[in-house]
Amino acid sequence: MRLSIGQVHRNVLALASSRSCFVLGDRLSFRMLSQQRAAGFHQTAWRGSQIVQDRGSPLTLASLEVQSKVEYGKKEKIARTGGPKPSSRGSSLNVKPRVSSSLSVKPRVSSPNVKPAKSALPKSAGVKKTLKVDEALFSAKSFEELGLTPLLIDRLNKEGLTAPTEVQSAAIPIIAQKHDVVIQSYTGSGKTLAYLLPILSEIGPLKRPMEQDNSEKRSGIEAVIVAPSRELGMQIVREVEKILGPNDKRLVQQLVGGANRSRQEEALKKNKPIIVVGTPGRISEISAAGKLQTHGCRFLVLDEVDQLLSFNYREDMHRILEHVGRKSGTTSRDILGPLARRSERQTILVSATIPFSVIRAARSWGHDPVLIRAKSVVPLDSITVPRPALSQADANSSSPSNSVNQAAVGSLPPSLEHYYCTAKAQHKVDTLRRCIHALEAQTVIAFMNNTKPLKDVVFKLEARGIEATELHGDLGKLARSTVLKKFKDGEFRVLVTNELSARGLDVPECDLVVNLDLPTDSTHYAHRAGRTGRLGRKGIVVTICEENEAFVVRKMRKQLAVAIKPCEFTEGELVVHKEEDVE
Ligand SMILES: Nc1ncnc2c1ncn2[C@@H]1O[C@H](COP(=O)(O)OP(=O)(O)OP(=O)(O)O)[C@@H](O)[C@H]1O
Repeated sequence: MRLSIGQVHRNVLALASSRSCFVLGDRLSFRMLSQQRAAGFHQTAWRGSQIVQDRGSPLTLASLEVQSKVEYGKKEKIARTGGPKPSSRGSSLNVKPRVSSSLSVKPRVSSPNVKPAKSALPKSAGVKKTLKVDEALFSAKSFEELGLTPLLIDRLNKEGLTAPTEVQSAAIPIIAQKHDVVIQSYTGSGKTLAYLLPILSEIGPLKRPMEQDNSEKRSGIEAVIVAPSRELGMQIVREVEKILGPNDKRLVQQLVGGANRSRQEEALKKNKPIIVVGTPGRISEISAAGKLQTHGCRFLVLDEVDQLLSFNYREDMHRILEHVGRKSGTTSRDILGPLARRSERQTILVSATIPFSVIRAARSWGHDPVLIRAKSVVPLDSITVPRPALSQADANSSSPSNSVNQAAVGSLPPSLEHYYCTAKAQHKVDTLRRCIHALEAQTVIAFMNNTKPLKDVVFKLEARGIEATELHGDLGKLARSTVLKKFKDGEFRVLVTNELSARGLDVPECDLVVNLDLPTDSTHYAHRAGRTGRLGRKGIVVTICEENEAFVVRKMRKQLAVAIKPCEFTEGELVVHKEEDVE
């Protein structure tokens, strides 16, 4: 049954906001639920202005030169026709938490220690200036209102995308104003299109007429998008191809590791792409070989920036940051008008988790960089960022691990539910099986820390009648994409994987994430957990740990400021415990 958002609202709203919605799970189709959830997610975008800690003299978006762009998009109002495309694969989680009989516990037990997340900003990052955000920015109901071109909007509509998410509403006008930006918004909130759409408004066949007039003056690569893994890189390529459409998809070229390098170089020569998307190693390799000219590049995007700036990628990222867009590639200010105030690349840094180190880096590379979150826009200069720890005394407040943990606050979608249960190492797979059955999960991603044990878990699940497959970096390129495709197509119920799949991977149908090994820290927890509950959908995260590890989960719970409730799976049901009974 297909219902319009309006119908769903009238018929389901009351149910969906209550627990009874879950009990009715088998009667309400997943499509209805996901539409309603997604509609709710979109609607929150239109709630009006946000004031970020009103402590000083107000700044408005106009002072960030955004106003003109908002007005550009205001010309005609077009009613929203729907939310995101519903999941093609039906699934519904059967969450009927039973309360352990010895305790008088309400189904939704929230720990007294756990406070709801207030802000995605690191806790100690004080905001000195107030930034009053223009109401119009967040009341955009359609892509038209954000000033995207009719050609681009047409392509979006063809792909079933009719309304921007919150973070897209915030980011598109600001990027169009040529600000360097850091985009921080929770997993699955649509950050990819938040940066792709303003870029495609300025380069390629869907760009603004004003940009079309000057197109002969530019040639070569105009945007470089860097992602930490091959899978994420390919996912972004497919997103760009989808928007460009079949006739122009050659204008984006993947430069990911593991693929044939000489073929990539040939494609660069033959297809003359305007956008390249790749992993740091491969991009810098081809660039060092003189086969990738990016000096005139206008956009540099670092997707999952906190990972890209980690030690592992240091040298490759250094080369990319030094070479991409370091010569004037833009048309002169006189021709493009006031918007064309830059002569160097525009840098866009993106992640659900932004530690202080990224804010520091953005300040040193950027021109008046701005932090964009779903409901606020803050000049980076106004954020107090602690200096890196120089002494033991400093370390308590600004150690790297502290910064990493603070980065994870607010990185999780509010639609997620989190649980943990304890099991001996040898019983974890059996607990996983019981968990899948109790929740009636259809599309499950199970995370482990190492590669070796993945196969064993797959084998044990298969032996218990659950179709499972493994995904890790040791598999060949072809095997990796085949596994992922089959999992997305529903051929396997469980994907057993390691950290490789923790970031960026978008499997909208995923309704359950299970940690079979504890994630390293709360940032890793957040990215793993974010593989479910995408775009306002419902999702459950279960951490199965050993008894003596439970304190780590409770610590992460505090750092993330989300309720991770103790539970067990018995007699085919999820039984939620009250915290005091397990401590
Ligand atoms: N405006 C929109 N309408 C409908 N669907 C959308 C819209 N924007 C994005 N999506 C879809 O939402 C899903 C999540 O988007 P995306 O992968 O960009 O999230 P993200 O914020 O980058 O997540 P992560 O932090 O995990 O990388 C994708 O399937 C994407 O196609």
